[in-house]
Amino acid sequence: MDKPVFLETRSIVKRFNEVTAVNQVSMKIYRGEIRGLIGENGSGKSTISAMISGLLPKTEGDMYVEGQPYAPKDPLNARAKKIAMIVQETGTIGPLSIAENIFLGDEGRFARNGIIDRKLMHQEAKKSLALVDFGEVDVSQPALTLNFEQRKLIEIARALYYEPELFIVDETTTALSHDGRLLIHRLMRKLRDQNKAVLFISHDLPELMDVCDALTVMRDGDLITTIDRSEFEENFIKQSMVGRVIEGDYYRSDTSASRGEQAMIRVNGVDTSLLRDIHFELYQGEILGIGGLSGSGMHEVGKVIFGEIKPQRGEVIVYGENGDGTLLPHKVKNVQTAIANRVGYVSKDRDRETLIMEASIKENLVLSALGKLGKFGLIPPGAEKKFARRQIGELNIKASGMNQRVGELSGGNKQKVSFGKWIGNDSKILILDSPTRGVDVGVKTTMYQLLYSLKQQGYAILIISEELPELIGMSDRILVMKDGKINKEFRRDQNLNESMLIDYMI
Ligand SMILES: Nc1ncnc2c1ncn2[C@@H]1O[C@H](COP(=O)(O)OP(=O)(O)OP(=O)(O)O)[C@@H](O)[C@H]1O
Repeated sequence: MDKPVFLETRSIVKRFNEVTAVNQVSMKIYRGEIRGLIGENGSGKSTISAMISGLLPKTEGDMYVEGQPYAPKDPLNARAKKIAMIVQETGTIGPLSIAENIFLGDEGRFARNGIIDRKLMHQEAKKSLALVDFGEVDVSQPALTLNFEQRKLIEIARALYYEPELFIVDETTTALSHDGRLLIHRLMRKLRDQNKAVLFISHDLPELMDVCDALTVMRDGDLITTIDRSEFEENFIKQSMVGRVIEGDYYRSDTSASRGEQAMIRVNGVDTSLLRDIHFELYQGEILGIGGLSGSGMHEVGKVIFGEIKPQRGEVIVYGENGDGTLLPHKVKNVQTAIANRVGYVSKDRDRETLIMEASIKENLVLSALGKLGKFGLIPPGAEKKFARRQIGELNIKASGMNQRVGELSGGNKQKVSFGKWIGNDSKILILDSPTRGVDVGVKTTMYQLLYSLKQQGYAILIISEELPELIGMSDRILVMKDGKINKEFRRDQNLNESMLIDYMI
């Protein structure tokens, strides 16, 4: 390749105590290319990018930017070398204003005689938001008033404002709606065409193959190979990732809808600030999918069922088991009533809502299963460990052990913990918002198989997802939402395809 090298790593290593997350990786990232980075959960992708972007110090090895030694102490240092990264989890600080978030750590640029010129800061914030087509917004309002996707856009705007020469996108597109993804693709291509370098981490192989000029494959901390666009071949890339041939079907293979007679959830005429007159039932043994664009309200539906958002009108009824095995209706008043009636909820924003980062994998897994493990308030010794060990094995959670802090896990492995937390306890109703976000192909297959077997055991499962193939592949019925309402209902046996759904989303 005759393009100039922008960044080079030579035998770079990162160890966390006994775990070698990145092992002797030497790679070159060129100007004028979008380089993809792919590998199973925990293969070291985020760790490499964290070293390049100054978030983590390296253990061994060297890095060079345009041939000069490069050892960033922190992200501001990396930014001074024109390297910026946007990460998988949200990197905005809720109580700070949008403008303050954009210029975090660099407010000094607006200081006039020791006082921050807010007007100028707000003007520049608007300029930066225009780079990501944000639309009209009051930049003095706190970031916590924004939704997940908008907060992601703030981070992207922040990175682009400083005109990076190397732009690193770590597993961000899976958190975005269809439009948000296309926007990032456009931004990456624009930077590439301006002869800048882009490093793009994703689990979405078709997306990587579409956008990238070359793909570097990681496995267990090792760089396995770098494949040029002209040699992209899906099966070969998958094989290099997992080190074996991947076979078998991804989704369930039956084409007819099925479910039990008993409704487990009834949503009766719910209105919230976003939702309008939502009515539906979720039945025993049913997988119900909800799809829509961001802003359609689909994520809010999950929160209402789980009791996190109180409807302004209408109610959610859940059928919880009475001591003798019969089912009785209960109104969901808050999260406690939802959990007491065996509703489990995997949130899209797992760091904020689902997991305790400071607690261990075992503690997180066991938390919602305490009722199941304990008898008369006592938990037999060993039961917690046994339970945690089983979940870790079943979901193939990559960690140094069950006592490792969840905050230290790779993104996909965090998602496995939040999934494992609910399926392992007695929840018979699962509300899963974007359940496979950031999860690699191997685990996706396991999760889909698991969901299908839970359905067959009579679990009632609601999947809220931006991924249409996932909805079509797994659901008995699909509700398509638009502007806070249910716009259309489809059944599995209607021979569904993506464009049929999209027609009712836009
Ligand atoms: N702060 C930390 N302390 C201990 N171990 C860590 C820490 N950060 C990462 N690891 C470990 O390093 C390994 C590589 O993690 P990394 O986040 O780089 O993986 P990844 O390829 O980005 O995964 P994913 O696709 O799930 O995001 C994992 O085994 C992870 O548990």
